[in-house]
Amino acid sequence: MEVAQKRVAHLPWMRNPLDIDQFEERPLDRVSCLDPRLKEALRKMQIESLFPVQLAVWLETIGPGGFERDICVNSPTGSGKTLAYALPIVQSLSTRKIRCLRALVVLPTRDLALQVKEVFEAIAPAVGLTVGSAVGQSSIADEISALIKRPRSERYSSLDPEYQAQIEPETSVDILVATPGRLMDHITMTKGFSLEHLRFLVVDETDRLLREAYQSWLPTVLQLTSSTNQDLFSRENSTISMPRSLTTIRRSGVERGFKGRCYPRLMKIILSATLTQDPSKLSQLELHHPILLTSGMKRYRLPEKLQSFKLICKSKLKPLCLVALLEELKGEKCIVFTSSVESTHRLSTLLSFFGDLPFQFSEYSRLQRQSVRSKTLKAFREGTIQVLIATDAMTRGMDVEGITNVINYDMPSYVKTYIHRAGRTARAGLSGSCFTLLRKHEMKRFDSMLQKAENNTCTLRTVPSQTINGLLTVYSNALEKLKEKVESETARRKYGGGFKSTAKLSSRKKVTDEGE
Ligand SMILES: Nc1ncnc2c1ncn2[C@@H]1O[C@H](COP(=O)(O)OP(=O)(O)OP(=O)(O)O)[C@@H](O)[C@H]1O
Repeated sequence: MEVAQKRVAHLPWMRNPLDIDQFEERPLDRVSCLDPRLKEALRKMQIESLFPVQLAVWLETIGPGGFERDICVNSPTGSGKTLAYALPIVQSLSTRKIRCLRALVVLPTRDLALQVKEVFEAIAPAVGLTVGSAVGQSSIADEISALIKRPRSERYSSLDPEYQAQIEPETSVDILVATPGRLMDHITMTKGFSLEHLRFLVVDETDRLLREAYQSWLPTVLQLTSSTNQDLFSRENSTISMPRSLTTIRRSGVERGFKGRCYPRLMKIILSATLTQDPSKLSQLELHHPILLTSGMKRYRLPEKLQSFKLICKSKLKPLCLVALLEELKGEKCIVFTSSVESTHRLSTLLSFFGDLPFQFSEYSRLQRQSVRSKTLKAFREGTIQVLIATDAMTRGMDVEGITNVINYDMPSYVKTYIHRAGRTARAGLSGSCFTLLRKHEMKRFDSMLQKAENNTCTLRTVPSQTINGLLTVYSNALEKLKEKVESETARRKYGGGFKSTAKLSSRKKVTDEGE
């Protein structure tokens, strides 16, 4: 039996983490200090108890930990990380009297941000809080009118009307869920958008968000929320060029001092199923006495009830192996991951020429417009589409009820990608299967990649050769039609068609499509 090796983290505070596994699921009635209104809201969501990661974070925030330290969570996909931060934030803000932006949650993609917003929306109104989003789903003007309001005039009725006219608009939501790009748009351009009162910053899918600068959103947010004179001084000498309009000084009243400091500290929660341990990346977050909450001895862990399978097939026969496997899965909800937007488009186009397949499928990648993607995702959630052919845009965080299978049509290049892809199934303690189609030469690399994760057993699986043989004629016709289609898309592009085709993308480098 393999003994799990504990990899020593570089950062001292990461070497003695709090083990999430020591906690057990706890019924809501036994969760100390939980606001009864939130308990009721959770029950409406069919939630009767807190998962271990949720209880662990609760104890470090609302419980004895009292939000004294910044929190870093590394726990498996589907373990309930969203509610782990949403619940303590909402409970902490529930006593606030004045509406202003106090919690900011940043996520790498729009669909993910909207999903997280839904979780907040299910609990925050119960304690009178409002939730907004800055994700670019609607026009910037619509977003501004949903986020920014003029203060109610009766609050200032005793003031001179001339002075009243000068009162700045202010943020009208307590909690904002945002993608970095749109967040920066509001920070730089939206009058009245202020982070002055921010108390909580959540960086979900941290390793993904730290991988790119995204217009320097993180240093900008940290500077705008820093509170000491020292910070103001260093802002002047900063290498980040701040827009002239960004002169907000964090000057909110004393809410909760920290070790003698009169300004409220910005509390940070960072999370991922594959949290980075890279000191240079983590240092960007300027964490305050961080505590690491993690499950398992290895850095990466697959969900307990996930079964992994590998299918060995020749390159040429991969589409047939896929169809045979999908036929065996009999219309169960399934995501098929490819390595790029081009492969996703090509594979779904090819399958569309197979004729009558016993499942409905659709393409999902950033090759499509957001409106098309949202429609596809809705159909997939509702079950009118059972198979989604997707890029890694679907890899992180997406939570779709009833996905029982994930298929890696193209082997992922990194164990992190495997973890996130496989994690679209076997969520919230349910079972699920992850199949990976491999060519012979990929087997060794795949096996050693899986060794990096706990619960990594992978069983060899086959599909009946008579199914494959029975599909050969249809396949060769479909390949012919695919060729014609690619040619026509190339021509359309050449003569100015607006459609983003595979042909257009083929002239560029391969687009792997993770994050926006
Ligand atoms: N206490 C709970 N009881 C029952 N279901 C829960 C509970 N908490 C969360 N869930 C459900 O578990 C699923 C996974 O939760 P969530 O999306 O927060 O996982 P995650 O850890 O963020 O996963 P990922 O790493 O993939 O983003 C969701 O469908 C959510 O509704």
